[in-house]
Amino acid sequence: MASSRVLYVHSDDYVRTCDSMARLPHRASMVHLLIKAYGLLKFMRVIAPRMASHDDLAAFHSDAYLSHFELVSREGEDADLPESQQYGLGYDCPVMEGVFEYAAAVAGATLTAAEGLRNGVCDVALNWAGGWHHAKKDEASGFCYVNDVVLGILKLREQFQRVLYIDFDLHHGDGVEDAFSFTPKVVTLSFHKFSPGFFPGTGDIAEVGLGRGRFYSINVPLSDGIADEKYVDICHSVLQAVNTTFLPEAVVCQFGADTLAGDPMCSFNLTPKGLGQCLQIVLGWQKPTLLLGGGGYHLANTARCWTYLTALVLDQVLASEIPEHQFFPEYGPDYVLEVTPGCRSDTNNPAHLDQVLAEIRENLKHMA
Ligand SMILES: CC1(C)CN(C2CCCC2)C(=O)N1c1ccccc1/C=C/C(=O)NO
Ligand SMILES: [Zn+2]
Repeated sequence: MASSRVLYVHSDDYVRTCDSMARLPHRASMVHLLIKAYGLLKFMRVIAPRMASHDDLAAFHSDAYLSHFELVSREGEDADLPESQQYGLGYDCPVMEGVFEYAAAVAGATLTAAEGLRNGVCDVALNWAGGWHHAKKDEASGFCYVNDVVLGILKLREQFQRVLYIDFDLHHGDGVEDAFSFTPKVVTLSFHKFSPGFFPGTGDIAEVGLGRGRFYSINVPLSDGIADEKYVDICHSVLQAVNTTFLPEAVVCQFGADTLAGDPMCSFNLTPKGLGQCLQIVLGWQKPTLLLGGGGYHLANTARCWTYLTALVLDQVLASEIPEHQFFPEYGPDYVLEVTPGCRSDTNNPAHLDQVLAEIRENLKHMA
């Protein structure tokens, strides 16, 4: 990738705001400082994010939700206000003081990245602190308060007729799928763990979209233990089929890293190399591409993964040795960039994966 054509959305304020999210202590700093320590910033156009305005957020979210969310965030009120519950606030989506400003900062960063692509300023735009794919129009969900992914796609749709969304997170990208389930202008494609009782519970292969959007939602349900080879294989098959059928003009990828070996979700057994092969397929299409983060709860592995993917975009090869920097101690005991796959068995049987692929190919025939 011609380096100046890569936009990296960052400011120290933005990282500090993202770091403040207690559930992911310092993850934003760890990601940025590892990218910086590997000397990758000089290959990118670094741009400070703008804050999303109320109107920006209202492009997707309801006024009722936004004003309630802003109120409880300002008051720092514990969210057992009766209406908080109906808006998904509390429990999985705790209301820390200033959480609204955090959500507006992340949404603004994803919009800043999307605007760079929409205006032709860059070919690839990165916001690793974005990717909060569960948030609904009027409800927070799964630790996602504002759906920055939907806002980014809507921004790209101002310029591009057809946008392909690809969700590589362990969890089904339900909020994004819901937002675009009735339209053929956006294909949502999600690879995720689908298992009884596993959050959010949606994303079965039979979910294909509704009305004029029927067959434009694609779900690839997977089981525990899948490793790079099988994952890349099914991704490659589905991605190529979707690209040649839908012919997207722009692509948005959510690279939630909770699929990695060593993640506390303890579900898939991927490594950054496997996700990198999936990214290479998308980059090979040479279409305006927005890359976002998402889940990822082994903080050092998440930083390793998104740094590795950033280097892939820049055609830079990284040394295995983690460079000295503030968070170096977090990368023990090996202090290397590579993530070693675990030895858990793969519960995905090949015949079932072939069946999943066959059904998706069949559905694609109905895509006009
Ligand atoms: C609260 C966090 C987000 C963290 N977490 C674990 C990770 C390791 C220790 C806690 C969860 O299971 N979470 C959730 C709780 C309820 C509903 C959803 C999620 C995660 C969603 C997700 O990752 N989407 O892509
Ligand atoms: Zn996730």
